[in-house]
Amino acid sequence: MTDLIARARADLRMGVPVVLEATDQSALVLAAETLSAARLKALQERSGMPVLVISARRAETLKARPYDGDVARIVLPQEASLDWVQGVADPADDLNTPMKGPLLSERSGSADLHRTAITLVKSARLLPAAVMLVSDESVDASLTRLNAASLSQTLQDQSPMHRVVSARLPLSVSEAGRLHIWRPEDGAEEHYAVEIGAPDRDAPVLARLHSACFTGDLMGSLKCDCGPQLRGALGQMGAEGAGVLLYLNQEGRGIGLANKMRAYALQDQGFDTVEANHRLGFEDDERDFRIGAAILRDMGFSSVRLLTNNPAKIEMMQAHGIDVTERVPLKVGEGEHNRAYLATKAKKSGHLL
Ligand SMILES: Nc1nc2c(ncn2[C@@H]2O[C@H](COP(=O)(O)OP(=O)(O)OP(=O)(O)O)[C@@H](O)[C@H]2O)c(=O)[nH]1
Ligand SMILES: [Zn+2]
Repeated sequence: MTDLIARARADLRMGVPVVLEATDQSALVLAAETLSAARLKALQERSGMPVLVISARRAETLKARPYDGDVARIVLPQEASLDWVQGVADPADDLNTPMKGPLLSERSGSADLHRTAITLVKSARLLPAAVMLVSDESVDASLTRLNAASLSQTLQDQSPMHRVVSARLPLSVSEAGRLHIWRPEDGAEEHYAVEIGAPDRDAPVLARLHSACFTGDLMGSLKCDCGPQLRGALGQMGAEGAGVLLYLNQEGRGIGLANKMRAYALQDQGFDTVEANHRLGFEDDERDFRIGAAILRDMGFSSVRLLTNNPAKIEMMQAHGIDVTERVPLKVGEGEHNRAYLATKAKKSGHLL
């Protein structure tokens, strides 16, 4: 199954349909973001009623009824154009074209296949929207086909990961640095750990779970506090002579860099960091913190002094078997451009000031 998931993600990112198979029917799935006019036309020429599946978050913005809990199946109007599909999927032009509807939501039948499709499209780091056609006809044998039930289970389970390599990495904060790399079996992003010194495995280790932020960590963006937090955490580990910094490739709180930039564009239209995620159809935070806990356990750590201002990280560590003996605050890098962002995180996401 994992090799098929990796292939399906690549197909969806290339605009190629994949097939989800259930016992008595199957569904053609195309990611809305990479759909082409030709593929849409070909789908409309088949028999059956195609739908555009979006998340309930996106449906809320569009005032469409989500009859299916966390997703909504929007009936594709006859002759719907590619612009129509992309206008529903992508909030970039919501303010210029506020009236997308009325959107009609399907309410009969099961949305299980649709829900699985949205999870798959999200895991490909695309906008959470897919054009789908459920039918009992057979489809093109050359497409990637996945059993929907096992796909749904595999996407929920945490993929096993393996440490592939470790090497010495002298750093400006400490010459006693090592970098370790983990690779998940499902072909998703690799994750890294920087180990400083030789931390005692039987005592709480000074630890940071840092989520990738290309803009803040590398470019010196002033819109967030990630760069100063990264350097502050490493600095403290260097000063204490021991620590472990996990660098988790969960860019944009797990939505990927392209979607994070879509969120930034919405922030320029006046929405805050949480509202922007919701308008795109994502939850505020799409990260999987089980990954961090698994890496710490694999390194032999069971308790941490966690450098964070995010109480959810503490809860998630405790829930996944890592004892947090102390929260070490990490308040650095506040400035004019990120003040509102940090205030929103404190107000809406419970961050500690
Ligand atoms: N979606 C989205 N992600 C953002 C935005 N600004 C920053 N990020 C991402 O948010 C993540 C920040 O992660 P962390 O530094 O671990 O932050 P945190 O959950 O606030 O917790 P602590 O820093 O530990 O207090 C990174 O993946 C950034 O890329 C934004 O406006 N929208
Ligand atoms: Zn950042």
